[in-house]
Amino acid sequence: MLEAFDLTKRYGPVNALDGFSLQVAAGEIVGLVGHNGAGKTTFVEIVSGLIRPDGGSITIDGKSPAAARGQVGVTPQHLGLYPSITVREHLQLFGRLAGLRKAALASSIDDLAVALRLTEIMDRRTGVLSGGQQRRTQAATALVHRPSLLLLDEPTAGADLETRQAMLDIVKQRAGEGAAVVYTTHYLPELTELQATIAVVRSGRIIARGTYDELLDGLPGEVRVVFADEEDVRISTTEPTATLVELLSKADRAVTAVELRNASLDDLYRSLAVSNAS
Ligand SMILES: Nc1ncnc2c1ncn2[C@@H]1O[C@H](COP(=O)(O)OP(=O)(O)OP(=O)(O)O)[C@@H](O)[C@H]1O
Repeated sequence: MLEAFDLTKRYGPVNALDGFSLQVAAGEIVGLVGHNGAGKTTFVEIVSGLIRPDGGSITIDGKSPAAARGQVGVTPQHLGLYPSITVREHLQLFGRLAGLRKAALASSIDDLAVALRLTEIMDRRTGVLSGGQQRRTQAATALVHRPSLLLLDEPTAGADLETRQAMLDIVKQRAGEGAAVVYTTHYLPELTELQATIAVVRSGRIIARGTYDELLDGLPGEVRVVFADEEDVRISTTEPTATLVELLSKADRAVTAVELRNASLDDLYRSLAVSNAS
């Protein structure tokens, strides 16, 4: 569905993309993760046709991003709503721009109002909405024309639990109906819930791709034990529970706190940084 090969994009001295390749099939959710400045948004902007790459190739269903614009739904990282028009007017505008007929548009708006909990705020101007309500409205504008490719750039940034869950549910539903999804986030549990494959971006290219288990299995987590005399012991281990049990059985002083941490995204970045340097 989405095929990007060897994309490059420079901003002066910065290589925002440097040999970035990614393929996403229909019905697949790919989670793009990486540190700030890794190149995720630049990739999303290229796919959505907002900027052009300096090199490489990209097609959506065999077409250029400009030609495929009507098939793509985008939630940009920074909210881009018109403050003086209502939620309903936004959805009507985006739906009509994508060529939806009256009846199809009305039924799509009704569905989204329920799925994204917009019913109560449908006729309010977006300028007066809370951050989470604006996020849900923004997502609805990306979904209203039932795009076959969804580009969601940190769609849950700053969102509360209800907004986050509504967003995850509808992304899963659309992927289940066959949409290809690119989902950028700094929050790994969302990708586990979405059953996404994870693509790790570093310095403008994908350096690893796989399921959560494939990427994190075997990476060490951490055990932390704080003793009554305030000594704070931290051990990096692939077997946190067994290590904790052993530490406690050998402890010769009172323990005031214990903490178990499984491998996280940061551990993954660190391990990839080491393996890429060597
Ligand atoms: N319009 C621009 N002009 C100059 N530099 C830019 C521009 N857009 C992006 N960059 C630079 O390109 C690099 C990649 O930025 P990008 O926004 O794609 O990263 P990101 O992975 O999305 O980061 P974040 O997680 O912070 O959103 C960064 O060094 C950024 O400063």
